[in-house]
Amino acid sequence: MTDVRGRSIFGTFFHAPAPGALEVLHEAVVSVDEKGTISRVIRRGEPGYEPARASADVRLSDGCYLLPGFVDLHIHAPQYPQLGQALDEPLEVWLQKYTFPLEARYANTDFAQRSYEALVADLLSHGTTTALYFATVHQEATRLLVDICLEKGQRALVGKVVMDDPATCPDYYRDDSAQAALADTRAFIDYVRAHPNNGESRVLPVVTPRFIPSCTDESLMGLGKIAAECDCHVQTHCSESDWEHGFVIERHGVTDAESLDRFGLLTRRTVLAHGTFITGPDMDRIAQRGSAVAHCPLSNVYFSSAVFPLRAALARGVRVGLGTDISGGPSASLFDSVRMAISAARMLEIGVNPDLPPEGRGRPDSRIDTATAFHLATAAGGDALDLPIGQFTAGYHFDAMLIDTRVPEGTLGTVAILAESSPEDILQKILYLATKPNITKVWVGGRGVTP
Ligand SMILES: Nc1nc2[nH]cnc2c(=O)[nH]1
Repeated sequence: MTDVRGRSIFGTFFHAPAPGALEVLHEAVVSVDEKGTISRVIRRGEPGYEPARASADVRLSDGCYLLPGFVDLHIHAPQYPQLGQALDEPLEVWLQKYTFPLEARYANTDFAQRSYEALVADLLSHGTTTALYFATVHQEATRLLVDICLEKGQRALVGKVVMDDPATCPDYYRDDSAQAALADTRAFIDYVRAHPNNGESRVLPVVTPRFIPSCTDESLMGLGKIAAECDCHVQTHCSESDWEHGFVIERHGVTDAESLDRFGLLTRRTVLAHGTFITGPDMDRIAQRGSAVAHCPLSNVYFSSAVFPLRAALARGVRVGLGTDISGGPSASLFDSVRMAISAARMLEIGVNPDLPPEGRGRPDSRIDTATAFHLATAAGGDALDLPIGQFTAGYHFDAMLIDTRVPEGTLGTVAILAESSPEDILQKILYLATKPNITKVWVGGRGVTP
């Protein structure tokens, strides 16, 4: 079952096409066409079910379930070597002390090759079938990341990072000038679109101003124009921390969201990382433009000093998905982001200071349920990127992971289902307990991408 293109699969599938709405496709048949797109989903009792079940090419074993592949909406590929370290400093110190020196090493393409190969393999084995990557300022290394995603079969959106402001970026790691950054961005877009192995557009280019503090107005303006001319995705950081949010207000007199909008950088294809401090009017503006927020609940613990008001953003119509924010978030697994998204929202609601009375301790109506967190990591990520991914629906790519809940006892990945459990309970157990050994197969566009 390495390649399921042109085949049909009988088994139980979980997906969450809308927030809070888990759908269990119990003993259903999903057919995949020759291009790796889902052509038909037949539920029990629907017309044609019996013959489809009887003739299915693949049957899942007991204890095995299919989930949509995860969509990581915010990840810094070059920071993988420092995953799980250097988290004791505030954002502005962490960037200068650890992160810029590490990213500067990607001038060396041998280092980039080793690091990016290990990262993409690790993400795929954790069930991440699509990733929206920040790379580095370097043209060559960023092209290598594209080559590696295509070679390994991961769906990816990749950006050459722009950081050209000499006032905030170190001499050893920044674009030579705004003009050079813009020319490099155009050259990179051309490279991705003309790549001989990218006929299916599995990898897309992304216009990537790192964040307003690292860019000159000239580069921001130019990138807005490129995004419009080339009809590209855009990614950047937005109102992540007190320092960053305040920096932009001081420099431009308005919030990140408003400033990005003025530069033409808030589009239907824009993903704003973090957004922890976005205001109500920012949320309305972001929703109106159709842009999305990549909620990074793990990283926000270390660098935001506040919890992103997820429920408020969803209620105002903002599209939100989940990001690991490697290495601000110390895990390559979106399972950990799902768990932290639930915990963070619960803590926002209940509050955290035991000296305060319970009724004044938190922010009401902030918690999310498991199904919503699952939705954020799958269908909502696809929606944020405007790509047909993240659900088992006809017309969507078959990007999926197989969860085997019965991996041998004694390994870390035991999702012990010891008592009678409903399918909904089983999904909860998978979301809370699954680790890498439980993810026994991963597909992108119907092609197996793990050994
Ligand atoms: N978390 C995070 N925030 C940023 N803001 C600008 N650059 C970064 C980065 O690399 N990580």
